[in-house]
Amino acid sequence: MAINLRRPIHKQKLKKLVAERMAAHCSFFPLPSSSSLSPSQITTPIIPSITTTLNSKAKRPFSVKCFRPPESDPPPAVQTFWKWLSDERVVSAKSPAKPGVVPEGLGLIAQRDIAKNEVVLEVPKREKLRDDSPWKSYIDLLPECTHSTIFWSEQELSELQGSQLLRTTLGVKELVKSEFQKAKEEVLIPHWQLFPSPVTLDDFFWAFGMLRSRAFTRLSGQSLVLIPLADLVNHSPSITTENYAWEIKGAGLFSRDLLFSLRSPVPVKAGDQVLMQYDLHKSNAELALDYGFIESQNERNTYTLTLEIPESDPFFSDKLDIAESNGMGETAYFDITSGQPLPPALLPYLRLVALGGTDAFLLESLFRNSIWGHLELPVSHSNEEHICQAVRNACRSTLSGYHTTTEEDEKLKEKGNLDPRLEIAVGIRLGEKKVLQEIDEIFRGRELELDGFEYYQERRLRQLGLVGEEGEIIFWESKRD
Ligand SMILES: C[S@@+](CC[C@H](N)C(=O)[O-])C[C@H]1O[C@@H](n2cnc3c(N)ncnc32)[C@H](O)[C@@H]1O
Repeated sequence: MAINLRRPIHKQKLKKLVAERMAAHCSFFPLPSSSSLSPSQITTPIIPSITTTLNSKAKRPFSVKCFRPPESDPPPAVQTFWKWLSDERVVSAKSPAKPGVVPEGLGLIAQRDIAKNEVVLEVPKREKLRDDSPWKSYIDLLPECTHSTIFWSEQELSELQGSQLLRTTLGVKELVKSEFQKAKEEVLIPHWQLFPSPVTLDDFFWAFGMLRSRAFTRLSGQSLVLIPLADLVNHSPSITTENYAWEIKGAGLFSRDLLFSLRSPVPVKAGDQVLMQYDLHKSNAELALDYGFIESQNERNTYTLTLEIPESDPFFSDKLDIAESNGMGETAYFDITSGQPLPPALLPYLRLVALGGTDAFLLESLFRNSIWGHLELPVSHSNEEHICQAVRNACRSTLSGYHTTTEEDEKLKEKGNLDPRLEIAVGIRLGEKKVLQEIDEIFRGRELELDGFEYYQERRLRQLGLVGEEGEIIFWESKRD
């Protein structure tokens, strides 16, 4: 059995990942895992609206780069945006929070003390962009990029050499490129008169990056919505409440209008920033890809093991049938998190993939209803040894693909003062290597226990009462006098 942890992520998985990323902003409304929106389904209503204004990007009066330097007065673009929000009656002078420059770029600053659960802002919900609507003030305020790995240069990406995040990033970039090609053929070229100046691949990447880092999803029937002002709220690792702090609600008893309402999950002092938890369940790789930052918490470090039943396996169709009857398929993905137990289906799936030789009788249809139960426990010494070796070889070979050692990364981290993207790369490298070392350690432990496990044959004999106290096989009952 060969496990190749470095192979590119499966296209279907990648498509799903991109769709989910596109739809799963700050995961304020995370999609159910069964959701399978395709990127084109999601982008269609949004991209054309944005691309019409994209062309003004080059002329942004307030050149924001990725992060704005702190300034005492809000920059003119922020003031224009605030005035626009007031003119549009989105906010009033009494609004408890106002946009301002913060270390994360722009953020929401409390104008007075805010109590826990107090509404911070309410934005009228707009069904569609009005043609005459001055959205330019909003577009002007958006950063030119984030530190998401999709915006990294080749040199910056080389710091991720050997990592799973590098492969995912390259896969996502390929998919965005092909979506752009489709948008060009199906929208941009046939409707060229709607686009006063050319929309480039860079513009498309920018729009993709903005959506994935700031669009809200699953707002009463809408798949993806950008909500100006609300999308200025930054993430805090120390807020760990899982309660959603936002909702769509009616504007009042006698009003048919809807409001997007954001509550502060914690009390905030006047002058401090209003922050929230984007998603407790995202891994560091997902945070880096979606938003361009990572956290130091160990639980954010994950590695996805991809296992596959090879088509060349002589028992391919039986194994596939068994996998499918248990909710899995030819390929299975297991997210392994640092410090957490292995996902429960990992060992049975590994044993299934490795099943062969004298254990192959378990694949017979007679066992079809009970096979998964058998796979949840060690099947045979050789099967268990095989999976331990395969996983350990895969871990070791993957670990050798990084261009730095754990010690070198630790040193860099300790030294501090790193460029933000290098800091992300070092954190990701370290996190992935840590998980791989932990997986290797778990299977090393299992290898040492191989002689102590009870395997299928012994279990069966025991269940049939054919094993004595000392573990000896009883061939016949001794005659009692
Ligand atoms: C929803 S927007 C928040 C507003 C954003 N700061 C701005 O200037 O427009 C999400 C983006 O803010 C930045 N951000 C939010 N929380 C952050 C944090 N804790 N650390 C670093 N960057 C953060 C990231 O660039 C992220 O992609």
